Parts: sequence; C-alpha cells; structure tokens
Amino acid sequence: MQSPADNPKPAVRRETISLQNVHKHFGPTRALDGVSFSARAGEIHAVVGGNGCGKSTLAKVVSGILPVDAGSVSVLGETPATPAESRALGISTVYQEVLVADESSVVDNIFMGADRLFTKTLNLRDKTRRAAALMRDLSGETVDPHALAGTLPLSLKQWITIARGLLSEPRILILDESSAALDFDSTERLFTKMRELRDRGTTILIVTHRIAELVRIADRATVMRDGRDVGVLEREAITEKNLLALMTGEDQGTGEAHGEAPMPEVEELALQARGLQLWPGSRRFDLEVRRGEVIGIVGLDGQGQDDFVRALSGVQPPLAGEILSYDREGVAQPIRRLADAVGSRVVYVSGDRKREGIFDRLSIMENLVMPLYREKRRGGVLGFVDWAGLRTIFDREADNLLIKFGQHSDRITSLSGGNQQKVLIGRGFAMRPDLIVLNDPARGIDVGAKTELYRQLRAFAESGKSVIYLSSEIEEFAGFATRIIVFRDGAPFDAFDGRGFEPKTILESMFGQTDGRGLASRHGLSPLHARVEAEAPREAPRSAATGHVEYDDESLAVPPIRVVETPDDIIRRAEQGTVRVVDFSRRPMTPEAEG
Ligand SMILES: Nc1ncnc2c1ncn2[C@@H]1O[C@H](COP(=O)(O)OP(=O)(O)OP(=O)(O)O)[C@@H](O)[C@H]1O
Repeated sequence: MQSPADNPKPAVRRETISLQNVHKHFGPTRALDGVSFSARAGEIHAVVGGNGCGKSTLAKVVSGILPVDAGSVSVLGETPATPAESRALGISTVYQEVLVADESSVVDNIFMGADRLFTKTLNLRDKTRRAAALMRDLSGETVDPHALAGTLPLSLKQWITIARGLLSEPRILILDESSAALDFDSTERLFTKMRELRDRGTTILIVTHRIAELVRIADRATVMRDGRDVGVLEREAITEKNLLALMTGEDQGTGEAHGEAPMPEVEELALQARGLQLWPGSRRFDLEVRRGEVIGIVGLDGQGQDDFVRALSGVQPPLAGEILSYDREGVAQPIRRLADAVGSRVVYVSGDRKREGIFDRLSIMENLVMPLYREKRRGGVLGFVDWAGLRTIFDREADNLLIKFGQHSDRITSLSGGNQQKVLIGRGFAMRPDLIVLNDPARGIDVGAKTELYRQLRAFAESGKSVIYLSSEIEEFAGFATRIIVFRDGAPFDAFDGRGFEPKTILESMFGQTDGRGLASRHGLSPLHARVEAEAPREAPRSAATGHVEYDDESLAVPPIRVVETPDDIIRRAEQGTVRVVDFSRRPMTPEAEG
C-alpha cells in the first residue's frame, strides 16, 4: 500500500490551467457560479465536492467541450474552443460515463477519435499491437484487441476509455471518476501510471468521490460547493476531515460517517441458495440470508461476485442450484428469473447505470417511478395512471436520497452522474422490496448521499428486511455490513464478521491470503446452521439429500420448504399479468400525455 511518502513533492512548477471567475449556466441551473481554479505542470490535482456541485462541468470547460458564459479560461496559454483544439494542445479527457461502442472492437474503440493523429504513422497491425500492449499494461491481463467491446466486463471497458486517453503522452490528463469501475488492484495500477506521468511533467486533474483514494494520490485538492471553489488544500492538509468540512461547509467533527451494523433480532430466513454454482468447474455452495441483516459482498474484479448478486435477484440464472425466497410465513418461492424475484419483492439495483438502468429519453421522474406504472394504472381500458400517487413516491425518494434536480420533468440526462445513480437507487426503494440487492450502487455518489444511503439501508434492515450489498470499496462496509463474504474463483472464499473487521484482512482475503475458515462460522455462509453445529454434538446426523445437519430442535433448523407453485406456474401467472412484473417499456409517458 502506498503512503504519502510515495508521492515525492514536486518542485513548484509553472501553471498550466487557470480559470478566473468562470460562470456556466444551463437554463436556470448555475453549474459554475464564479469558480476560479489553477493547476500546475507535474501535479496530481483533485477536484472534490458533492454531487452536482459543478466538477464535471469544470472538467468539460478545461477540455474545450463547453464554452463558458463569463470569466477567463487559459489552458497551456490557450483557450481551446473545441475537443479537436484541446486534443491538439495535448489535453486528454477520460469522461465519467464509460463511453465505448459495444459493437466495435477494442482496437477501434481505443483509436476512436484519435485516427488523424495516428493514421500517418500507424497501420492496422501497429494499432492492434499498440492497443494490445496498452490494455495489458493497464488492465494487467491479456485482452483480445479484436474482441467486441460489448462482450467485456465494465472494468475492461473503463480501461479502454483510459487507454484512449493515454495513446499519446498527454500534457494535461483529466480523469473524471475514471477509477469508479475499477477494483482495488486495478486502481493501484492506475495510480502507478498517474505517478509516472506526473513525474514526467503532466498535469493530472482527477474528479473522484473516493476520498480515501484521493488522500493517497493527490498533491493538491480544490474543493467545490454549489458551483464555486471554496478552498484549496496542499498535500499535507488533504485529509478526510478537512475535505468533508470544506465540502459541506460544516465542521464534521471526526469525519466518521458510519453507525452500527444491524444485527437480526430473530433468526428468520429471507432467502436461501442451495448448491449454487456460478461458473463451469467453480465450487458449489449454500447461503442463508436472514431477515434484518446487511451482507457485504466483495472480491477482486471478475471473481464471480457480480454473477452471484445477479443470480440472487433473478437477473441472470446460475449455472446450477436453486434460490428460494421466503415470505413471513416461511413459504418458499423459487427465484429463476426477474419476474419471480419481483413477485417475491426481491429488487435489484444496478451500479452500471448506462447499460442496465437509465433511460436517456425519459424524464427524471419517469426514470424513478417507471416500475410502478402498472401498479398505479387505474381505470381499465382508459388506463389512467395515478400521477399524484407516483409524484408522492417520487418526492419521498428524491428527498431521502438528496437528489439535486431542476424540474421533475427534465430529461434524466440533465442530472449530474451521481444524481442519476441516486435515481436508480430511489427506483429500487420505490418498489418496496423485502430484500434489496445492490450492485456497487454508491459509485459516483458523494459522501453526504452515501451516508444517507447507509442510514436508509440500516433502517431498512432494522425493520426486518434484508440487504445484499456488493461494493468495490471495502471501506463502505464499516459500521454497515453485518457480515462480509469475499469471492474468489466464482465462489465464496472466506467470510468475516462485519462488526470490527480489518480492511487489511479483507484485502488479503481478496488476494487469497486467508484460510477460508470464516465460511463455516457464525458470520459465514449458513449462520443458522453454524450456531446449531457449534452447539450440537459433533456426530449430529446429516441429511443424505441436502448435506445439512438434521436437528432435534426443529425451531433452529431451516424452515421446511413448502413450494406452493412451480416456476412454470409463476411464469404463467406473470404472462397473465397476475404477478407484478417490472415494466421497462421505452414508451415515454408524461403526466401531460396521460392527462
Ligand atoms: N447538459 C446539462 N443540462 C442541464 N443541466 C446540466 C447539464 N450538465 C450539468 N447540469 C447541471 O449542472 C450542475 C452541475 O453538474 P456537474 O455534472 O458538473 O456536477 P458534478 O459535480 O460533476 O456532479 P457528480 O458528482 O454527480 O458527477 C448539476 O445541477 C447538473 O444537473
């Protein structure tokens, strides 16, 4: 792990970026409201602030994408007015959204937009070789340069966008939330690359909400609030506490954003996985999820944790095994597809908002309440939608998650990235789940909203519901996760008590350096059975069918499964419309259109 000593203080160098009193409005929204900013050659400069405070707008002004309304902009002594001018000056920008063309190859994606610079010197073979080398260097794995980008996981797509920015050595590199889809290991590699470039004189601007990371990497940090700069911190002063105090304008005390991890009050099953297998050849495993707990899921990129949470929530089927959701009476329903999950009030919230969440052409409110249209439809053939009811739900969720927006009818794309992510989370809550599965949901949302999200999820668990929370940031689990399960090679590898865990131990486990003993413990895969096994005589008989210990005390065993319907019955009911299904219809529906 790097320490501040790994960031040798660069000598004060010449200023490369200077913005004075810059204003940029979008209609009534003052995205930049008199911001001043400067950065130097050979420094890593962080731009920090809450969602919607103007960071991405500032990055776009520096890269010549957005003209300003007032104020002066000087980048390397010029004022680039177009992306082409900014590229010619040596400015490379990696945007917050992972912008790749899914139907194009890796090599085409990397050279997209850069062709004019390279066509003279590089033929297709050279380009392919270059793309392959860059991807290996950055991602640490061999990526087929001819593979279609759409077939790759989000993290590799993120590397494509970074590789694009590094094709020629930039004089100014702007990384807007570029580590958001990267796991710990990959972020380290990105940091190494950034330090190399910085030491060769590049100015690197990073926009990130991962405070712990920027404390390690940034030489200076400019903090923004409501479109203005509110302070610049030098390296020694860049601490979580100082950053939070400036971001919120309040003294944050210890800067501690966490509370107490919830513990189930009664031992009641909410969901159970039996003999689950995620990949060909990967280990099969069981899992019990109790009511009233938060399970943290973590792993290095691509270790199966993503497939796991998607299988639990019916988004993609597992290779083998079954998933059962239990209602309050202990009646089990199998989850095999999304309609089953939604019918059992198991709701999935994706962190990949571009690919599986946000509908660009719809409004902010439509995006949030969309799954409820069918439920709130009234009046038979005429199909009136209860807009007032939907508006109440929208207002509640927007308020709870501190979503910053102009009008609820504005297009979702008018929101900052973090606020779009909050809309997705709000959509999950609006469906009133019994169990919510979140797949790295806090990516790109600011520290205030994160704290609010943890508070809400804790309260959700304390009301007897369950949370499964996949995160790429171990720090997220502090004071929040009841237990933490680490994935490796497509299956759980070890498990830890979420109260008082050591982030370092979890990290070691992610790299395969722990003994896996936690899996069989009370905070492991089967807490209900683990407790009984500890108390039961060692020779307790096991069921030949399930492998579970057979207990004398039935109250401590997993409730008997009474499957009242076959999956086919449920699918049939879904098709008949008697089970509520998520309606992802793309037809824009506006209050005006519905009357
Ligand atoms: N094209 C646009 N049209 C309308 N409003 C916009 C547009 N781009 C940005 N805004 C608004 O300007 C404000 C600043 O947005 P910006 O994306 O710069 O914030 P940010 O600090 O980068 O936020 P985040 O941390 O969520 O990415 C927000 O209120 C946003 O809704």
